[in-house]
Amino acid sequence: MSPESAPLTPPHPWQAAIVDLDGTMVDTLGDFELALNRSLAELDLPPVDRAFIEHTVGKGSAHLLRSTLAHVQADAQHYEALWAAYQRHYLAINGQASAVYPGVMEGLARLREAGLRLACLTNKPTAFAKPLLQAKGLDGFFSHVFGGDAFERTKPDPLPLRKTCEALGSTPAFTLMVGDSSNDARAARAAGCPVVLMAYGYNHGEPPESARPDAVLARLDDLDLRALRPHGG
Ligand SMILES: O=C(O)COP(=O)(O)O
Ligand SMILES: [Mg+2]
Repeated sequence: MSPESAPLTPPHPWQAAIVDLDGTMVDTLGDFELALNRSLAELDLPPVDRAFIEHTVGKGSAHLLRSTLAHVQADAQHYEALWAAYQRHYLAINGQASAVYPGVMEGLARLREAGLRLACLTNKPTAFAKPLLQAKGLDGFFSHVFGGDAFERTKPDPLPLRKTCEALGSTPAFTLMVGDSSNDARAARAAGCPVVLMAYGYNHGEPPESARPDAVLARLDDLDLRALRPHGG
């Protein structure tokens, strides 16, 4: 273990980390593909491919479903029926076609060892996020789990980050956002949180560097808090 990768121990200025779910902790494209295409089939609509899903995911289920209807050139009036089918199918397969990215467990364990409080903040519905974290053995790391329905607005709006900091009892400048997309980076910037993005996630076809995060990481256990400056520090 190099000195930089030795665990960081208090005292240090970091208070908490807010961690995104899809594309950051878990590769969920397989789950999205199964649930979405089973729902489309039920409505006699054509399937979508993984490339479309990868490009579109990250702005919550309503955005995904509305974009899907437009993509398959179906009438927007199918939305309610598609949402009902999607919830049923997603909950039935949740976690079965998805995998935790390498380094995530180790990275979360190191953040906890460093004394940070952790929350998961995703644009996925809370009812999908909680059982997924549980199925993947990730739930024990987090004192709070907030989905896209938890607050009045979703990322990239800063409100969910501000509210999550309130729940964690942390100051945004000393709370690190860990995400994979420009939604996470924009929300973090506006809330005053430093932000790192994972290189492997779903960023609407753009390289994560284009969202100008404080760092881009190949694996979560590559995170070196010593190399990052809290915004107030
Ligand atoms: O859009 C979604 O459903 C999930 O997005 P997130 O976990 O990356 O916030
Ligand atoms: Mg994400």
